[in-house]
Amino acid sequence: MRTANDLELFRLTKRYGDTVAVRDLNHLIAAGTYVCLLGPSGCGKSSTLRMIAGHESVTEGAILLEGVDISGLPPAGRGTAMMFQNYALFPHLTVRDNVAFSLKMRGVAKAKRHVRADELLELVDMAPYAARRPDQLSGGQQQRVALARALITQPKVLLLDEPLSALDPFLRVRMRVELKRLQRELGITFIHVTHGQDEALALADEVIVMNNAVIEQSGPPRALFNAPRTEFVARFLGGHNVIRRDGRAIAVRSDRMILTRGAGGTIEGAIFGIEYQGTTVQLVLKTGQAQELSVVLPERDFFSQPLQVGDLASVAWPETDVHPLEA
Ligand SMILES: Nc1ncnc2c1ncn2[C@@H]1O[C@H](COP(=O)(O)OP(=O)(O)OP(=O)(O)O)[C@@H](O)[C@H]1O
Repeated sequence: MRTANDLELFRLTKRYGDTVAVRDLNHLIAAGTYVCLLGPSGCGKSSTLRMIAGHESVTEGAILLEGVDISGLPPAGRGTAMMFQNYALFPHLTVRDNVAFSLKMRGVAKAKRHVRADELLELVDMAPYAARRPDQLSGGQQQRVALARALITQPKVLLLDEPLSALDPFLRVRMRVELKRLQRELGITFIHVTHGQDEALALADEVIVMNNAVIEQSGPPRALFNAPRTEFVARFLGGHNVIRRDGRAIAVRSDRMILTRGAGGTIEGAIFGIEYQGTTVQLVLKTGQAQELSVVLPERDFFSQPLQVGDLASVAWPETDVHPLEA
């Protein structure tokens, strides 16, 4: 439902010389939503985020927050805040002073800004580290400080540019949970740029898939995963096979494929790859038409009758799991 607090991108366009980085984007982001901007390298995600933040000028169109056109305002006057990929902490300042920095720029007295910085450090579980310098912190801790620093101005919209990409996979999953918790607690809009499908599906209330400077599809993660509109979205989200049938493309989820040992299914082929994934096993079948189809089986099903690379197998799928794709 549209409310007065939404963020609206209206005919938003960004050109760098001849390159169109963002083309005529129209989108309404409901207040308090966790949005992930997802897409391959160069599709225009960062340009969109930087235009919202005010770090990049808008070539055409407008950005409206709470009904006000903020496109021409300086970054600090927009009601948005940005957390950068490399955290951009000041190495010579303590954690507390890093967090309090933007209040200092706004002329807030030292005692007051330190009280506020300590509250924010509490929020991100970093209170005991207030007197340290950034180089005395782990990557995950630096990230929490960067978050606290971005949140101290009480933004209505927090912009996060690949916030988890510098972390190791274990920490990335932990911080994912923290980000989501924080967003729920604060109730503000988060716009998180990522090229990780898992990350977007795990975090977002709404995923916006971009491709070639435009929005290819947007919606709740489950709606997107179960009904990709185009071949690009199906392939980019992963976990789907794109199959040509009667001159049209259809998508079938890899975990909905039915595998038969030997011949007998709709499409026959040879097992080309087997990947053990813990709870599941992923098989790649190479068909006569050199098409590769993936099948995901529960671990127990696979090992009840294991297959080897080179074995003959065939696949079929229930008609109810066929999802037609737009051309
Ligand atoms: N400052 C710039 N000058 C010229 N071209 C640029 C500039 N910044 C981005 N571009 C171009 O605009 C397009 C979109 O870039 P953008 O950084 O928004 O994509 P992205 O989806 O965020 O990519 P990545 O995931 O690699 O960061 C690309 O073709 C890029 O080369």
